[in-house]
Amino acid sequence: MGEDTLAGSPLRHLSMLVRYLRGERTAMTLLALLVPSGIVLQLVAPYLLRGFIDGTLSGDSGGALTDLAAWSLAAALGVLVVTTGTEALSSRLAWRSTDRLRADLVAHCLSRPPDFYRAHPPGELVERMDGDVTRLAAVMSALLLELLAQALLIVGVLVALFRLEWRLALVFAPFAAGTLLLLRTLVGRAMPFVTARQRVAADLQGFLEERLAAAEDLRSNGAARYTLRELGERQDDLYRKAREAARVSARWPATVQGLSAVSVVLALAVSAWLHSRGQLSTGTAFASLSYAMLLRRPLLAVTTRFRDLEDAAASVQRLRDLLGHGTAPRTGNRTLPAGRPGVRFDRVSFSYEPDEPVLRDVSFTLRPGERLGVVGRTGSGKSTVVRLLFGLHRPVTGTVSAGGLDVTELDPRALRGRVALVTQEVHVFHAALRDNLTFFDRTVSDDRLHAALGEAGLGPWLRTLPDGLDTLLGAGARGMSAGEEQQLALARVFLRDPGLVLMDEPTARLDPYSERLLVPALERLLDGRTAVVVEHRPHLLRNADRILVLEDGEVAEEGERTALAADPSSHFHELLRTAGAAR
Ligand SMILES: Nc1ncnc2c1ncn2[C@@H]1O[C@H](COP(=O)(O)OP(=O)(O)OP(=O)(O)O)[C@@H](O)[C@H]1O
Repeated sequence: MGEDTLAGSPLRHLSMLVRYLRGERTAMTLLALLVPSGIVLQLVAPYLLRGFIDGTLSGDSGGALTDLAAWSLAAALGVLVVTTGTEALSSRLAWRSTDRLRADLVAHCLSRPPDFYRAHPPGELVERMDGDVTRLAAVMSALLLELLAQALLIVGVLVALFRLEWRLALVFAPFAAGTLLLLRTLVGRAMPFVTARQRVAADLQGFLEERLAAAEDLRSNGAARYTLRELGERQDDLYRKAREAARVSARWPATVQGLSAVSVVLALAVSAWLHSRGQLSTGTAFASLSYAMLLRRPLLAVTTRFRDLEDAAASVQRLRDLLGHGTAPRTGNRTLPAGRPGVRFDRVSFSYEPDEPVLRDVSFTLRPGERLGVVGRTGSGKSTVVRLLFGLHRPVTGTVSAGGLDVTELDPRALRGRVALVTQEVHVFHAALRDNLTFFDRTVSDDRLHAALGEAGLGPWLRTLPDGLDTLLGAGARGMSAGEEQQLALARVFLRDPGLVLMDEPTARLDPYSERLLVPALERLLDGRTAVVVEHRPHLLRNADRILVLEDGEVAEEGERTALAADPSSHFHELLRTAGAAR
Protein backbone atom coordinates (compact mmCIF):
# COMPACT_ATOMS: atom_id res chain seq x y z
CA MET A 1 0.00 0.00 0.00
CA GLY A 2 1.64 3.23 -1.11
CA GLU A 3 1.64 6.14 1.26
CA ASP A 4 0.08 8.39 -1.37
CA THR A 5 -3.11 6.36 -1.09
CA LEU A 6 -3.24 7.37 2.53
CA ALA A 7 -3.00 11.09 2.00
CA GLY A 8 -6.13 13.17 2.30
CA SER A 9 -8.72 13.63 4.92
CA PRO A 10 -9.29 10.87 7.46
CA LEU A 11 -12.94 11.77 7.18
CA ARG A 12 -12.83 10.50 3.59
CA HIS A 13 -11.69 7.09 4.88
CA LEU A 14 -14.25 7.18 7.66
CA SER A 15 -17.05 7.68 5.14
CA MET A 16 -17.08 3.87 4.81
CA LEU A 17 -18.65 3.79 8.27
CA VAL A 18 -21.74 5.70 7.14
CA ARG A 19 -23.09 2.49 5.60
CA TYR A 20 -23.07 0.85 9.03
CA LEU A 21 -24.93 3.74 10.65
CA ARG A 22 -27.86 3.56 8.25
CA GLY A 23 -29.79 0.99 10.25
CA GLU A 24 -29.74 3.24 13.33
CA ARG A 25 -32.16 5.95 12.24
CA THR A 26 -33.94 6.36 15.61
CA ALA A 27 -30.72 6.71 17.60
CA MET A 28 -29.34 9.11 14.98
CA THR A 29 -32.48 11.27 15.09
CA LEU A 30 -32.40 11.43 18.88
CA LEU A 31 -28.73 12.38 18.76
CA ALA A 32 -29.44 15.03 16.15
CA LEU A 33 -31.84 16.60 18.68
CA LEU A 34 -29.70 16.10 21.78
CA VAL A 35 -26.37 17.44 20.47
CA PRO A 36 -27.63 20.95 19.46
CA SER A 37 -29.67 21.12 22.70
CA GLY A 38 -26.50 20.52 24.71
CA ILE A 39 -24.73 23.25 22.79
CA VAL A 40 -27.51 25.78 23.30
CA LEU A 41 -27.46 25.02 27.03
CA GLN A 42 -23.69 25.60 27.16
CA LEU A 43 -24.05 28.89 25.29
CA VAL A 44 -26.79 30.14 27.61
CA ALA A 45 -24.63 29.87 30.76
CA PRO A 46 -22.35 32.91 30.08
CA TYR A 47 -25.43 35.00 29.18
CA LEU A 48 -26.95 34.19 32.55
CA LEU A 49 -23.61 34.95 34.21
CA ARG A 50 -23.52 38.38 32.58
CA GLY A 51 -27.02 39.20 33.83
CA PHE A 52 -26.12 38.04 37.32
CA ILE A 53 -22.90 40.10 37.56
CA ASP A 54 -24.33 43.26 36.01
CA GLY A 55 -27.48 42.90 38.17
CA THR A 56 -25.39 42.53 41.34
CA LEU A 57 -23.22 45.55 40.48
CA SER A 58 -26.22 47.73 39.68
CA GLY A 59 -27.96 46.71 42.95
CA ASP A 60 -30.86 44.72 41.46
CA SER A 61 -33.43 43.13 43.72
CA GLY A 62 -32.78 39.65 45.18
CA GLY A 63 -35.77 38.15 43.32
CA ALA A 64 -34.30 38.74 39.83
CA LEU A 65 -30.95 37.40 40.94
CA THR A 66 -32.58 34.30 42.45
CA ASP A 67 -34.38 33.71 39.16
CA LEU A 68 -31.08 33.95 37.28
CA ALA A 69 -29.45 31.55 39.72
CA ALA A 70 -32.35 29.10 39.28
CA TRP A 71 -32.03 29.30 35.49
CA SER A 72 -28.27 28.72 35.74
CA LEU A 73 -28.91 25.64 37.86
CA ALA A 74 -31.52 24.39 35.39
CA ALA A 75 -29.07 24.91 32.49
CA ALA A 76 -26.34 22.99 34.36
CA LEU A 77 -28.75 20.12 35.08
CA GLY A 78 -29.88 20.19 31.45
CA VAL A 79 -26.26 19.85 30.29
CA LEU A 80 -25.88 16.85 32.63
CA VAL A 81 -29.01 15.12 31.32
CA VAL A 82 -28.14 15.81 27.69
CA THR A 83 -24.54 14.65 28.11
CA THR A 84 -25.61 11.40 29.77
CA GLY A 85 -28.26 10.74 27.11
CA THR A 86 -25.82 11.50 24.30
CA GLU A 87 -23.20 9.16 25.72
CA ALA A 88 -25.67 6.29 26.19
CA LEU A 89 -27.11 6.67 22.71
CA SER A 90 -23.80 7.06 20.96
CA SER A 91 -22.25 4.04 22.64
CA ARG A 92 -25.29 1.92 21.67
CA LEU A 93 -24.92 3.20 18.12
CA ALA A 94 -21.23 2.33 18.14
CA TRP A 95 -21.74 -1.22 19.43
CA ARG A 96 -24.44 -2.07 16.97
CA SER A 97 -22.78 -0.63 13.92
CA THR A 98 -19.34 -2.05 14.71
CA ASP A 99 -20.93 -5.45 15.40
CA ARG A 100 -22.29 -5.30 11.87
CA LEU A 101 -18.89 -4.31 10.51
CA ARG A 102 -17.25 -7.20 12.39
CA ALA A 103 -19.85 -9.66 11.09
CA ASP A 104 -19.15 -8.43 7.54
CA LEU A 105 -15.43 -8.95 8.08
CA VAL A 106 -15.88 -12.46 9.45
CA ALA A 107 -18.24 -13.39 6.59
CA HIS A 108 -15.73 -11.97 4.12
CA CYS A 109 -12.82 -13.91 5.64
CA LEU A 110 -14.81 -17.14 5.75
CA SER A 111 -15.52 -16.90 2.04
CA ARG A 112 -11.88 -16.31 0.99
CA PRO A 113 -9.79 -18.92 -0.82
CA PRO A 114 -6.73 -20.52 0.87
CA ASP A 115 -4.33 -17.89 -0.59
CA PHE A 116 -6.03 -15.28 1.58
CA TYR A 117 -4.99 -17.12 4.74
CA ARG A 118 -1.45 -17.43 3.50
CA ALA A 119 -1.37 -13.64 3.01
CA HIS A 120 -3.08 -12.91 6.35
CA PRO A 121 -2.12 -15.11 9.30
CA PRO A 122 -4.81 -15.59 11.97
CA GLY A 123 -3.03 -13.26 14.44
CA GLU A 124 -3.24 -10.40 11.96
CA LEU A 125 -6.89 -11.08 11.20
CA VAL A 126 -7.72 -11.14 14.91
CA GLU A 127 -5.98 -7.77 15.37
CA ARG A 128 -8.08 -6.35 12.53
CA MET A 129 -11.37 -7.75 13.77
CA ASP A 130 -10.67 -6.89 17.36
CA GLY A 131 -8.17 -4.02 17.55
CA ASP A 132 -9.24 -2.09 14.46
CA VAL A 133 -12.95 -2.61 14.96
CA THR A 134 -12.70 -1.58 18.62
CA ARG A 135 -10.86 1.59 17.61
CA LEU A 136 -13.71 2.31 15.24
CA ALA A 137 -16.27 1.74 17.96
CA ALA A 138 -14.53 4.49 19.95
CA VAL A 139 -14.70 6.84 16.98
CA MET A 140 -18.31 6.10 16.31
CA SER A 141 -19.39 6.53 19.89
CA ALA A 142 -17.36 9.54 20.90
CA LEU A 143 -15.09 11.11 18.40
CA LEU A 144 -17.26 11.84 15.42
CA LEU A 145 -20.00 13.10 17.63
CA GLU A 146 -17.63 15.14 19.71
CA LEU A 147 -16.08 16.68 16.63
CA LEU A 148 -19.50 17.56 15.30
CA ALA A 149 -20.60 19.02 18.62
CA GLN A 150 -17.39 20.98 19.03
CA ALA A 151 -17.68 22.41 15.52
CA LEU A 152 -21.23 23.54 16.31
CA LEU A 153 -20.02 24.98 19.61
CA ILE A 154 -17.31 26.99 17.85
CA VAL A 155 -19.88 28.49 15.49
CA GLY A 156 -22.31 29.10 18.38
CA VAL A 157 -19.66 30.84 20.51
CA LEU A 158 -18.66 33.13 17.64
CA VAL A 159 -22.30 34.06 16.98
CA ALA A 160 -22.89 34.72 20.71
CA LEU A 161 -19.69 36.79 20.92
CA PHE A 162 -20.75 38.89 17.93
CA ARG A 163 -24.07 39.59 19.61
CA LEU A 164 -22.38 40.40 22.90
CA GLU A 165 -19.47 42.55 21.76
CA TRP A 166 -18.43 42.53 18.11
CA ARG A 167 -14.95 43.94 18.80
CA LEU A 168 -14.12 40.92 20.96
CA ALA A 169 -15.57 38.62 18.34
CA LEU A 170 -13.19 40.21 15.84
CA VAL A 171 -10.27 39.01 17.96
CA PHE A 172 -11.57 35.46 18.26
CA ALA A 173 -12.95 34.88 14.78
CA PRO A 174 -9.52 35.02 13.03
CA PHE A 175 -8.06 32.83 15.78
CA ALA A 176 -10.75 30.18 15.31
CA ALA A 177 -10.58 30.41 11.52
CA GLY A 178 -6.75 30.28 11.57
CA THR A 179 -6.76 27.25 13.85
CA LEU A 180 -9.30 25.42 11.71
CA LEU A 181 -7.34 26.23 8.54
CA LEU A 182 -4.18 24.98 10.18
CA LEU A 183 -5.97 21.80 11.18
CA ARG A 184 -7.17 21.32 7.66
CA THR A 185 -3.63 21.44 6.31
CA LEU A 186 -2.38 19.12 9.02
CA VAL A 187 -5.22 16.68 8.47
CA GLY A 188 -4.01 13.33 7.23
CA ARG A 189 -0.34 14.17 7.65
CA ALA A 190 0.18 11.71 10.46
CA MET A 191 -1.91 9.00 8.87
CA PRO A 192 0.88 7.23 6.96
CA PHE A 193 2.84 7.06 10.22
CA VAL A 194 -0.15 5.82 12.20
CA THR A 195 -0.89 3.21 9.52
CA ALA A 196 2.73 2.06 9.56
CA ARG A 197 2.54 1.67 13.36
CA GLN A 198 -0.69 -0.32 13.15
CA ARG A 199 0.70 -2.54 10.41
CA VAL A 200 3.80 -3.40 12.45
CA ALA A 201 1.54 -4.06 15.49
CA ALA A 202 -0.64 -6.46 13.45
CA ASP A 203 2.46 -8.20 12.06
CA LEU A 204 3.73 -8.62 15.60
CA GLN A 205 0.45 -10.25 16.55
CA GLY A 206 0.69 -12.60 13.54
CA PHE A 207 4.30 -13.43 14.48
CA LEU A 208 3.37 -14.26 18.09
CA GLU A 209 0.44 -16.39 16.99
CA GLU A 210 2.60 -18.40 14.58
CA ARG A 211 5.48 -18.90 17.02
CA LEU A 212 3.23 -19.91 19.91
CA ALA A 213 1.48 -22.44 17.65
CA ALA A 214 4.92 -23.89 16.85
CA ALA A 215 6.13 -23.81 20.48
CA GLU A 216 6.82 -27.55 20.58
CA ASP A 217 8.93 -27.52 17.41
CA LEU A 218 10.82 -24.42 18.53
CA ARG A 219 11.58 -25.90 21.93
CA SER A 220 12.67 -29.29 20.63
CA ASN A 221 14.97 -27.64 18.09
CA GLY A 222 16.42 -25.21 20.62
CA ALA A 223 15.11 -22.30 18.54
CA ALA A 224 13.25 -20.41 21.28
CA ARG A 225 16.14 -17.94 21.61
CA TYR A 226 15.91 -17.00 17.90
CA THR A 227 12.21 -16.28 18.39
CA LEU A 228 13.05 -14.02 21.32
CA ARG A 229 15.69 -12.24 19.25
CA GLU A 230 13.20 -11.65 16.43
CA LEU A 231 10.59 -10.53 18.94
CA GLY A 232 13.07 -7.95 20.22
CA GLU A 233 13.70 -6.66 16.68
CA ARG A 234 9.99 -6.43 15.95
CA GLN A 235 9.29 -4.65 19.22
CA ASP A 236 12.07 -2.14 18.48
CA ASP A 237 10.51 -1.53 15.08
CA LEU A 238 7.09 -1.03 16.66
CA TYR A 239 8.56 1.42 19.17
CA ARG A 240 10.24 3.40 16.36
CA LYS A 241 7.01 3.54 14.33
CA ALA A 242 4.96 4.52 17.40
CA ARG A 243 7.46 7.26 18.26
CA GLU A 244 7.36 8.68 14.72
CA ALA A 245 3.55 8.65 14.72
CA ALA A 246 3.41 10.31 18.14
CA ARG A 247 5.98 12.95 17.10
CA VAL A 248 3.96 13.96 14.03
CA SER A 249 0.62 13.86 15.87
CA ALA A 250 1.96 15.91 18.81
CA ARG A 251 2.63 18.97 16.65
CA TRP A 252 -0.80 20.44 16.40
CA PRO A 253 -2.08 20.30 19.97
CA ALA A 254 1.04 22.31 20.88
CA THR A 255 0.37 24.76 18.02
CA VAL A 256 -3.24 25.24 19.07
CA GLN A 257 -2.26 25.69 22.73
CA GLY A 258 0.17 28.45 21.74
CA LEU A 259 -2.33 30.20 19.46
CA SER A 260 -5.04 29.90 22.07
CA ALA A 261 -2.88 31.47 24.81
CA VAL A 262 -2.11 34.41 22.52
CA SER A 263 -5.79 34.93 21.70
CA VAL A 264 -6.89 34.85 25.36
CA VAL A 265 -4.24 37.45 26.23
CA LEU A 266 -5.50 39.56 23.32
CA ALA A 267 -9.10 39.20 24.45
CA LEU A 268 -8.17 40.23 27.98
CA ALA A 269 -6.31 43.26 26.65
CA VAL A 270 -9.26 44.32 24.44
CA SER A 271 -11.77 43.76 27.30
CA ALA A 272 -9.64 45.80 29.73
CA TRP A 273 -9.28 48.60 27.16
CA LEU A 274 -13.04 48.72 26.39
CA HIS A 275 -13.91 48.48 30.09
CA SER A 276 -11.54 51.34 31.00
CA ARG A 277 -13.29 53.51 28.39
CA GLY A 278 -16.67 52.59 29.85
CA GLN A 279 -17.75 50.74 26.70
CA LEU A 280 -17.99 47.28 28.27
CA SER A 281 -19.89 46.29 31.40
CA THR A 282 -18.17 44.02 33.93
CA GLY A 283 -20.79 41.33 33.28
CA THR A 284 -20.16 41.45 29.52
CA ALA A 285 -16.39 41.26 30.13
CA PHE A 286 -16.89 38.14 32.28
CA ALA A 287 -19.28 36.63 29.76
CA SER A 288 -16.81 37.34 26.92
CA LEU A 289 -14.03 35.70 28.85
CA SER A 290 -16.29 32.69 29.52
CA TYR A 291 -16.94 32.47 25.79
CA ALA A 292 -13.20 32.79 25.11
CA MET A 293 -12.62 29.84 27.43
CA LEU A 294 -15.52 27.96 25.87
CA LEU A 295 -14.04 28.52 22.42
CA ARG A 296 -10.61 27.40 23.51
CA ARG A 297 -11.97 24.07 24.78
CA PRO A 298 -13.49 22.73 21.54
CA LEU A 299 -10.47 23.77 19.52
CA LEU A 300 -8.17 21.95 21.89
CA ALA A 301 -10.50 18.97 22.07
CA VAL A 302 -10.66 18.80 18.29
CA THR A 303 -6.90 18.86 17.99
CA THR A 304 -6.11 16.42 20.78
CA ARG A 305 -8.83 14.05 19.54
CA PHE A 306 -7.43 14.26 16.09
CA ARG A 307 -4.85 11.62 16.82
CA ASP A 308 -7.57 9.12 17.72
CA LEU A 309 -9.43 10.09 14.59
CA GLU A 310 -6.36 9.36 12.50
CA ASP A 311 -5.89 6.07 14.29
CA ALA A 312 -9.45 5.19 13.37
CA ALA A 313 -9.06 6.39 9.79
CA ALA A 314 -5.94 4.26 9.43
CA SER A 315 -7.92 1.31 10.83
CA VAL A 316 -10.64 1.87 8.26
CA GLN A 317 -8.03 1.99 5.52
CA ARG A 318 -6.62 -1.35 6.69
CA LEU A 319 -10.08 -2.89 6.94
CA ARG A 320 -10.90 -1.67 3.46
CA ASP A 321 -7.73 -3.31 2.20
CA LEU A 322 -8.77 -6.50 3.93
CA LEU A 323 -12.28 -6.38 2.51
CA GLY A 324 -10.88 -5.79 -0.97
CA HIS A 325 -8.22 -8.49 -0.72
CA GLY A 326 -8.32 -12.07 -1.86
CA THR A 327 -11.09 -12.01 -4.39
CA ALA A 328 -12.93 -15.29 -4.11
CA PRO A 329 -12.71 -17.38 -7.27
CA ARG A 330 -15.50 -16.53 -9.69
CA THR A 331 -18.26 -19.07 -9.25
CA GLY A 332 -21.58 -19.92 -10.82
CA ASN A 333 -24.97 -20.95 -9.54
CA ARG A 334 -25.43 -24.41 -11.02
CA THR A 335 -25.94 -27.38 -8.73
CA LEU A 336 -24.49 -30.85 -8.92
CA PRO A 337 -27.17 -33.50 -9.53
CA ALA A 338 -27.77 -36.04 -6.75
CA GLY A 339 -25.88 -39.35 -6.90
CA ARG A 340 -22.33 -40.19 -7.84
CA PRO A 341 -20.86 -37.74 -10.34
CA GLY A 342 -18.30 -38.68 -12.97
CA VAL A 343 -15.13 -36.55 -13.11
CA ARG A 344 -13.23 -35.20 -16.07
CA PHE A 345 -10.02 -33.18 -16.47
CA ASP A 346 -9.78 -31.91 -20.03
CA ARG A 347 -6.31 -30.55 -20.95
CA VAL A 348 -6.01 -28.72 -17.66
CA SER A 349 -3.07 -26.41 -17.02
CA PHE A 350 -2.62 -24.44 -13.83
CA SER A 351 -0.08 -22.24 -12.05
CA TYR A 352 -0.13 -20.52 -8.67
CA GLU A 353 2.43 -17.93 -9.78
CA PRO A 354 2.71 -16.49 -13.30
CA ASP A 355 5.15 -18.44 -15.50
CA GLU A 356 5.51 -21.25 -12.94
CA PRO A 357 3.26 -24.01 -14.30
CA VAL A 358 2.26 -26.63 -11.72
CA LEU A 359 -0.02 -28.72 -13.96
CA ARG A 360 0.44 -29.04 -17.73
CA ASP A 361 -2.18 -30.41 -20.05
CA VAL A 362 -3.59 -32.92 -17.56
CA SER A 363 -6.47 -35.06 -18.85
CA PHE A 364 -8.28 -38.05 -17.35
CA THR A 365 -11.83 -39.33 -17.00
CA LEU A 366 -13.52 -41.10 -14.12
CA ARG A 367 -16.90 -42.76 -14.51
CA PRO A 368 -19.52 -42.42 -11.71
CA GLY A 369 -18.54 -44.65 -8.78
CA GLU A 370 -14.93 -45.16 -9.97
CA ARG A 371 -11.98 -44.49 -7.69
CA LEU A 372 -8.82 -42.85 -8.90
CA GLY A 373 -5.51 -43.16 -7.05
CA VAL A 374 -3.15 -40.23 -7.73
CA VAL A 375 0.53 -40.91 -7.16
CA GLY A 376 3.76 -39.11 -7.93
CA ARG A 377 6.79 -37.48 -6.37
CA THR A 378 6.54 -34.64 -3.87
CA GLY A 379 5.63 -31.41 -5.66
CA SER A 380 4.38 -33.19 -8.80
CA GLY A 381 0.95 -31.50 -8.46
CA LYS A 382 -1.21 -34.21 -6.81
CA SER A 383 -2.84 -31.95 -4.21
CA THR A 384 -3.42 -29.32 -6.86
CA VAL A 385 -5.56 -31.80 -8.84
CA VAL A 386 -7.75 -32.26 -5.75
CA ARG A 387 -7.94 -28.50 -5.04
CA LEU A 388 -9.05 -27.77 -8.59
CA LEU A 389 -11.74 -30.42 -8.33
CA PHE A 390 -12.91 -28.91 -5.03
CA GLY A 391 -13.27 -25.52 -6.72
CA LEU A 392 -10.54 -23.84 -4.65
CA HIS A 393 -8.76 -22.59 -7.78
CA ARG A 394 -9.67 -22.08 -11.44
CA PRO A 395 -7.60 -23.77 -14.15
CA VAL A 396 -5.61 -21.39 -16.33
CA THR A 397 -6.63 -23.38 -19.40
CA GLY A 398 -8.76 -26.48 -19.88
CA THR A 399 -11.84 -27.63 -17.98
CA VAL A 400 -12.42 -29.51 -14.75
CA SER A 401 -15.87 -31.03 -14.62
CA ALA A 402 -17.92 -33.08 -12.17
CA GLY A 403 -21.25 -34.66 -13.09
CA GLY A 404 -20.81 -33.23 -16.59
CA LEU A 405 -20.71 -29.64 -15.27
CA ASP A 406 -17.76 -27.26 -15.28
CA VAL A 407 -16.75 -26.98 -11.60
CA THR A 408 -16.21 -23.23 -11.94
CA GLU A 409 -19.88 -22.82 -12.90
CA LEU A 410 -21.12 -24.57 -9.78
CA ASP A 411 -22.49 -22.81 -6.75
CA PRO A 412 -19.72 -23.35 -4.12
CA ARG A 413 -22.21 -24.23 -1.37
CA ALA A 414 -23.93 -26.80 -3.55
CA LEU A 415 -20.52 -28.17 -4.56
CA ARG A 416 -19.41 -28.55 -0.93
CA GLY A 417 -22.71 -30.27 -0.18
CA ARG A 418 -22.04 -33.02 -2.76
CA VAL A 419 -18.23 -33.21 -2.65
CA ALA A 420 -16.14 -33.86 0.47
CA LEU A 421 -12.44 -33.20 0.94
CA VAL A 422 -10.47 -35.14 3.55
CA THR A 423 -6.90 -34.07 4.22
CA GLN A 424 -4.38 -34.82 6.96
CA GLU A 425 -5.30 -31.54 8.69
CA VAL A 426 -8.22 -31.99 11.07
CA HIS A 427 -9.42 -29.06 13.09
CA VAL A 428 -11.00 -30.05 16.39
CA PHE A 429 -12.99 -27.12 17.79
CA HIS A 430 -13.09 -26.42 21.51
CA ALA A 431 -16.73 -27.50 21.53
CA ALA A 432 -18.97 -30.50 22.17
CA LEU A 433 -18.45 -33.63 20.06
CA ARG A 434 -21.86 -33.05 18.40
CA ASP A 435 -20.82 -29.52 17.33
CA ASN A 436 -17.53 -30.86 16.07
CA LEU A 437 -19.43 -33.28 13.87
CA THR A 438 -22.11 -30.91 12.56
CA PHE A 439 -20.09 -27.69 12.53
CA PHE A 440 -22.62 -26.22 14.96
CA ASP A 441 -25.74 -27.17 12.98
CA ARG A 442 -28.20 -28.01 15.79
CA THR A 443 -30.80 -29.57 13.49
CA VAL A 444 -28.97 -32.90 13.01
CA SER A 445 -30.53 -35.77 15.00
CA ASP A 446 -28.56 -37.82 17.54
CA ASP A 447 -29.37 -41.00 15.60
CA ARG A 448 -27.58 -39.68 12.55
CA LEU A 449 -24.59 -38.63 14.68
CA HIS A 450 -24.35 -42.08 16.27
CA ALA A 451 -24.60 -43.73 12.85
CA ALA A 452 -21.83 -41.51 11.39
CA LEU A 453 -19.55 -42.17 14.37
CA GLY A 454 -20.20 -45.90 13.99
CA GLU A 455 -19.33 -45.83 10.26
CA ALA A 456 -16.11 -43.98 11.06
CA GLY A 457 -15.18 -46.69 13.59
CA LEU A 458 -15.60 -44.37 16.59
CA GLY A 459 -18.46 -46.34 18.21
CA PRO A 460 -16.29 -47.93 20.95
CA TRP A 461 -14.57 -44.56 21.61
CA LEU A 462 -17.94 -42.82 21.95
CA ARG A 463 -18.96 -45.30 24.65
CA THR A 464 -15.92 -44.27 26.74
CA LEU A 465 -16.91 -40.59 26.73
CA PRO A 466 -18.39 -39.30 30.00
CA ASP A 467 -21.01 -37.08 28.36
CA GLY A 468 -21.45 -38.89 25.05
CA LEU A 469 -22.18 -36.48 22.23
CA ASP A 470 -22.01 -33.56 24.65
CA THR A 471 -18.41 -34.26 25.70
CA LEU A 472 -16.25 -31.20 25.27
CA LEU A 473 -13.31 -31.70 22.88
CA GLY A 474 -10.35 -29.58 21.85
CA ALA A 475 -7.73 -27.52 23.68
CA GLY A 476 -7.94 -27.92 27.44
CA ALA A 477 -10.72 -30.54 27.20
CA ARG A 478 -10.94 -34.20 26.10
CA GLY A 479 -7.88 -34.99 23.97
CA MET A 480 -7.91 -37.18 20.85
CA SER A 481 -5.17 -39.20 19.17
CA ALA A 482 -4.20 -38.36 15.59
CA GLY A 483 -6.05 -41.48 14.42
CA GLU A 484 -9.22 -40.54 16.33
CA GLU A 485 -9.08 -37.02 14.91
CA GLN A 486 -8.87 -38.47 11.42
CA GLN A 487 -11.84 -40.75 12.19
CA LEU A 488 -13.74 -37.68 13.39
CA ALA A 489 -13.02 -36.09 9.99
CA LEU A 490 -14.43 -39.22 8.30
CA ALA A 491 -17.54 -39.14 10.54
CA ARG A 492 -18.14 -35.56 9.37
CA VAL A 493 -18.07 -36.80 5.78
CA PHE A 494 -20.36 -39.80 6.50
CA LEU A 495 -22.84 -37.34 7.94
CA ARG A 496 -22.93 -35.33 4.72
CA ASP A 497 -23.10 -38.44 2.54
CA PRO A 498 -21.42 -36.87 -0.52
CA GLY A 499 -21.39 -38.45 -3.99
CA LEU A 500 -17.73 -37.54 -4.62
CA VAL A 501 -14.96 -37.93 -2.04
CA LEU A 502 -11.55 -36.31 -2.43
CA MET A 503 -8.75 -37.51 -0.18
CA ASP A 504 -5.35 -35.91 0.14
CA GLU A 505 -3.12 -38.30 2.04
CA PRO A 506 -5.52 -38.76 4.95
CA THR A 507 -3.23 -41.25 6.71
CA ALA A 508 0.02 -39.34 6.22
CA ARG A 509 0.51 -38.42 9.89
CA LEU A 510 -0.58 -41.79 11.30
CA ASP A 511 1.65 -44.60 12.55
CA PRO A 512 1.13 -48.04 10.92
CA TYR A 513 -1.06 -49.21 13.83
CA SER A 514 -3.44 -46.21 13.65
CA GLU A 515 -3.40 -46.46 9.88
CA ARG A 516 -4.60 -50.07 10.07
CA LEU A 517 -7.44 -48.96 12.35
CA LEU A 518 -8.46 -46.22 9.96
CA VAL A 519 -8.35 -48.14 6.70
CA PRO A 520 -11.67 -50.05 7.17
CA ALA A 521 -13.49 -46.76 7.78
CA LEU A 522 -11.80 -45.21 4.74
CA GLU A 523 -12.92 -48.13 2.60
CA ARG A 524 -16.50 -47.89 3.90
CA LEU A 525 -16.47 -44.20 2.98
CA LEU A 526 -15.24 -44.82 -0.55
CA ASP A 527 -17.67 -47.68 -1.08
CA GLY A 528 -20.32 -46.71 -3.62
CA ARG A 529 -18.91 -43.21 -4.21
CA THR A 530 -16.76 -41.62 -6.86
CA ALA A 531 -13.37 -40.87 -5.32
CA VAL A 532 -10.02 -39.27 -6.03
CA VAL A 533 -7.37 -40.36 -3.54
CA VAL A 534 -3.90 -38.82 -3.38
CA GLU A 535 -1.64 -41.32 -1.70
CA HIS A 536 2.12 -41.79 -1.38
CA ARG A 537 1.77 -45.35 -0.14
CA PRO A 538 0.55 -47.50 -3.04
CA HIS A 539 -0.63 -50.36 -0.76
CA LEU A 540 -3.45 -48.03 0.34
CA LEU A 541 -4.66 -47.88 -3.25
CA ARG A 542 -5.46 -51.57 -3.54
CA ASN A 543 -9.16 -50.79 -4.09
CA ALA A 544 -8.60 -48.04 -6.67
CA ASP A 545 -10.04 -48.67 -10.14
CA ARG A 546 -7.67 -46.34 -11.96
CA ILE A 547 -4.25 -44.82 -11.32
CA LEU A 548 -2.89 -41.43 -12.39
CA VAL A 549 0.87 -41.00 -12.14
CA LEU A 550 2.00 -37.36 -12.20
CA GLU A 551 5.53 -36.29 -12.94
CA ASP A 552 6.49 -32.65 -12.68
CA GLY A 553 2.92 -31.51 -13.35
CA GLU A 554 2.37 -33.79 -16.35
CA VAL A 555 0.58 -37.10 -16.75
CA ALA A 556 3.28 -39.75 -16.84
CA GLU A 557 0.76 -42.58 -16.91
CA GLU A 558 -2.97 -43.14 -16.55
CA GLY A 559 -4.98 -46.36 -16.73
CA GLU A 560 -6.65 -49.24 -14.93
CA ARG A 561 -4.87 -50.15 -11.71
CA THR A 562 -4.81 -53.90 -12.35
CA ALA A 563 -3.38 -53.44 -15.86
CA LEU A 564 -0.68 -51.00 -14.69
CA ALA A 565 0.21 -53.17 -11.70
CA ALA A 566 0.68 -56.15 -14.00
CA ASP A 567 2.80 -54.26 -16.55
CA PRO A 568 6.50 -54.44 -15.50
CA SER A 569 7.32 -51.46 -17.72
CA SER A 570 4.80 -49.14 -16.00
CA HIS A 571 5.66 -46.44 -13.50
CA PHE A 572 3.03 -47.82 -11.13
CA HIS A 573 4.57 -51.29 -11.22
CA GLU A 574 7.94 -49.74 -10.39
CA LEU A 575 6.34 -47.79 -7.54
CA LEU A 576 4.75 -50.94 -6.12
CA ARG A 577 8.06 -52.76 -6.38
CA THR A 578 10.01 -49.98 -4.61
CA ALA A 579 7.35 -49.63 -1.93
CA GLY A 580 7.24 -53.40 -1.42
CA ALA A 581 11.02 -53.49 -0.96
CA ALA A 582 10.83 -50.62 1.51
CA ARG A 583 8.11 -52.26 3.64
N1 LIG B 1 -0.43 -21.91 -2.77
C1 LIG B 1 0.63 -22.12 -3.51
N2 LIG B 1 1.30 -21.09 -4.03
C2 LIG B 1 2.38 -21.28 -4.79
N3 LIG B 1 2.88 -22.49 -5.11
C3 LIG B 1 2.26 -23.56 -4.61
C4 LIG B 1 1.11 -23.44 -3.79
N4 LIG B 1 0.70 -24.68 -3.45
C5 LIG B 1 1.55 -25.56 -4.03
N5 LIG B 1 2.49 -24.88 -4.73
C6 LIG B 1 3.56 -25.47 -5.54
O1 LIG B 1 2.94 -26.23 -6.55
C7 LIG B 1 3.66 -27.43 -6.77
C8 LIG B 1 2.71 -28.61 -6.65
O2 LIG B 1 2.21 -28.64 -5.31
P1 LIG B 1 1.25 -29.80 -4.81
O3 LIG B 1 0.95 -29.51 -3.38
O4 LIG B 1 0.12 -29.94 -5.75
O5 LIG B 1 2.21 -31.06 -4.93
P2 LIG B 1 2.02 -32.52 -4.36
O6 LIG B 1 2.36 -33.45 -5.47
O7 LIG B 1 0.70 -32.70 -3.72
O8 LIG B 1 3.17 -32.54 -3.25
P3 LIG B 1 3.20 -33.37 -1.89
O9 LIG B 1 3.28 -34.81 -2.26
O10 LIG B 1 4.46 -32.92 -1.25
O11 LIG B 1 2.00 -33.01 -1.11
C9 LIG B 1 4.80 -27.45 -5.75
O12 LIG B 1 5.96 -27.01 -6.43
C10 LIG B 1 4.39 -26.44 -4.72
O13 LIG B 1 5.52 -25.79 -4.20
